[in-house]
Amino acid sequence: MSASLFIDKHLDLLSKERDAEIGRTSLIFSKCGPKLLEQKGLALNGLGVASIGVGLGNKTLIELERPSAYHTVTTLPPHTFRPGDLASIEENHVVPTRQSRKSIKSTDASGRDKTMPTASQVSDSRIVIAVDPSHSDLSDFELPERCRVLKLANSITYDRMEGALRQLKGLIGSPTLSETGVPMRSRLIEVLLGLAMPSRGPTVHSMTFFDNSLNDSQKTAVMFALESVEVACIHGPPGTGKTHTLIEIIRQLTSITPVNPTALRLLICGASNLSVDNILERLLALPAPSHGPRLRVTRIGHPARVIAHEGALNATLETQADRSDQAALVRDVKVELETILNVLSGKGKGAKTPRGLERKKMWEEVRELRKESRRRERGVVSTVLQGSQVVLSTCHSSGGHQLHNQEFDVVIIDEATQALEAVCWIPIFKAKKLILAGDPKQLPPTVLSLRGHVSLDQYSPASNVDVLTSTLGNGDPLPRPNEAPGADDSENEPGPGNPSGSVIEADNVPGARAFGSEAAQSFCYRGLTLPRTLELTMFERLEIMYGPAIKKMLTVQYRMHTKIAEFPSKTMYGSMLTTHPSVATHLLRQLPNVVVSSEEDAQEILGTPVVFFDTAGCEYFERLEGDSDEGSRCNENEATIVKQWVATLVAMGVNPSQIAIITPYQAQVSLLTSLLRSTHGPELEIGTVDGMQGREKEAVIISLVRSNDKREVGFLKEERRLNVAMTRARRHLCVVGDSSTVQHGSKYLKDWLIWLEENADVRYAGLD
Ligand SMILES: Nc1ncnc2c1ncn2[C@@H]1O[C@H](COP(=O)(O)OP(=O)(O)OP(=O)(O)O)[C@@H](O)[C@H]1O
Repeated sequence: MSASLFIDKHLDLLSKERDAEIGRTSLIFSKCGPKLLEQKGLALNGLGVASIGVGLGNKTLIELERPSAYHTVTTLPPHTFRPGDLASIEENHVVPTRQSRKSIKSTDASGRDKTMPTASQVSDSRIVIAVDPSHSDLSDFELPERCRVLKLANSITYDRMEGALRQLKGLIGSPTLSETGVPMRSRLIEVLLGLAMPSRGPTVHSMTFFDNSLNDSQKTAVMFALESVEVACIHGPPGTGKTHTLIEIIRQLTSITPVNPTALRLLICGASNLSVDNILERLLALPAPSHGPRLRVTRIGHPARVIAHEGALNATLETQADRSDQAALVRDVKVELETILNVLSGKGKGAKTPRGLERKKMWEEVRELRKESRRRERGVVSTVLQGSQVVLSTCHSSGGHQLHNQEFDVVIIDEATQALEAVCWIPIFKAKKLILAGDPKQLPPTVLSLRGHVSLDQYSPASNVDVLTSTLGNGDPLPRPNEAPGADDSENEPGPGNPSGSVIEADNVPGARAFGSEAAQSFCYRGLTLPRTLELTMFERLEIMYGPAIKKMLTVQYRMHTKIAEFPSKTMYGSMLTTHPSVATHLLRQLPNVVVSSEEDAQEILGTPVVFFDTAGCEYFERLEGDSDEGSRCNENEATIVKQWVATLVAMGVNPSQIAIITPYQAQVSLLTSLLRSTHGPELEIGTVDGMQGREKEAVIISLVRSNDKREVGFLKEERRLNVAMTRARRHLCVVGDSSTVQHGSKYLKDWLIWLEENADVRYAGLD
């Protein structure tokens, strides 16, 4: 059966991805000693326990610091720990021994331990590690005087994704109706797997919008989302107000109106905490309704991961639970628990660490108190959640225990084109209707296993750094399948913008003949797509499966000068993307902070939307950092041109915070940072494309780096990556690159260079 074939294929790809992640982590750990790991930001050595507390979910919170007895500087060295990262605590031997005396660790090689310690709070000088009370190592632990914390591969996400797919498989394998005639799986699930056709409710001919400033394409998308019974996709190209539109959809669905007779309960998810918080902030900023209560909103997720905005923090489940009437009862138990735990770990006031029978008795007491605390806490959490009409969380966190058994009418997934399909299934089980928002023409989710089998030989020390940095969100992107040597682009494109799937023909799909109700006429069923890689997102797959009728595209962009938007609109959005008049002609010269010293400067620099420094013929060749082909690349001469252009803009009053430099290569980021940071400070943003998705700047400079005799362009070929890079600029886009190399990369690159030659202010790139 094709649906189960589809799930099996997904499970297989997911298991390869898990292996790639675990392989990479263990590779790094096997190759590096503690000192090197600390230098790489993956370990914090020489820590001592500052205190022990109890947090939400009864987790034991171990607060670690750099004791002044061992360190002259007590602030933590630069590291990559973020709240939510998995960690292990182990003894820090001054002289390395074969094995630590005791460690509380997250996972073994199979990565299946479900009670993993996580970093829960990170500040300049302290890190708090949360350990689940059921963690086996915690039942009677003695924390060593000097510890180290190691960052580990996260396998909870994989467990949840696999769990969701297995649940799905179980539902597909069971009969449609139970013995008592109750449907075993929702219509939504059937539609998503091509077992039933999507349907539409009554056509919405007119309606009242909360936000009257919505443009026509946004209004159409809102109506479409309301009409769709099971699933609707909202395609939001850069700067088209995707979030704006989602907010209106949320307001409509949660209110009683002529087109929405019942106020619905919503689960709002995003691929990242950032996207969830973006929606949360905008919901909290809405004016109070003229009648009726304010929308009750709860954010699931650790407060440390939620943006530090007071309103947002107040919306977290933790804060709300803490402020509820029942919270005092939980607190009493926790205080008692903390006191005993501190005594047990030798941190208790004055008292000696108990031993023997006394110690055993105290642990029994801890167990009882934990049980009691858990019971009371569950009550508080469930009261808060039952009272929330809108719950927000990442897709991954929606699979946590807090939302266990919680049901919703609609789940909305923002940034759905950056989320693996499997992670989307985690919240989907909780709702009857799904709204996906995203842009399949921007970066897909990062998939490690595309690199193939992970082996020790494959990674040189230099490439370790790159691979590592890419996970940390600031490294070179990994090659996509159609960038592999000899990859055939046409073979990788079975559907609209999709590089990674093959379609199971409709005729082969059991049940396909049953399709075709009148309501579904506008959908054409094209078969279920079998993914070749995990890059194929659910959004794209649905578009391939049901055709364009499954989505509505937002077509007016509010970011870029018309000239900047012209090429992306033509090549990526079928010339459908238009520019709102409010930004169509905006230029740097109109910024209040710029200084127009001469009309010539104003015209040539501040009045030019697109500049192209072509280095063809200058012999500004790229350089490979590291000693293998896996290394990252940089281009020193290009970096000098970028430096000069930034200096020119800043001299004219453009603020460094209004400028971003984007380059596909991490080595170029490092080079540019070393050249520019000291002069322009941290406000000048310098990064890879991945870090800039979803963001914008008044002026953007793109350094293409590639310049070589072999005309190799590497992952510059990836259209979606370039599309993101060139659509970040509001008023000014400057491209620095070697046309003689870059134009040979792909048709898209060639077209872009032709477009730049014809439309940009092309400048001589030679340096004096
Ligand atoms: N109907 C509208 N009228 C005026 N401004 C709008 C409208 N819709 C969106 N905007 C503006 O466009 C900008 C982008 O909007 P928003 O952040 O909602 O877009 P997005 O599509 O989520 O962004 P991204 O490109 O980062 O995904 C914002 O400054 C927003 O105020």
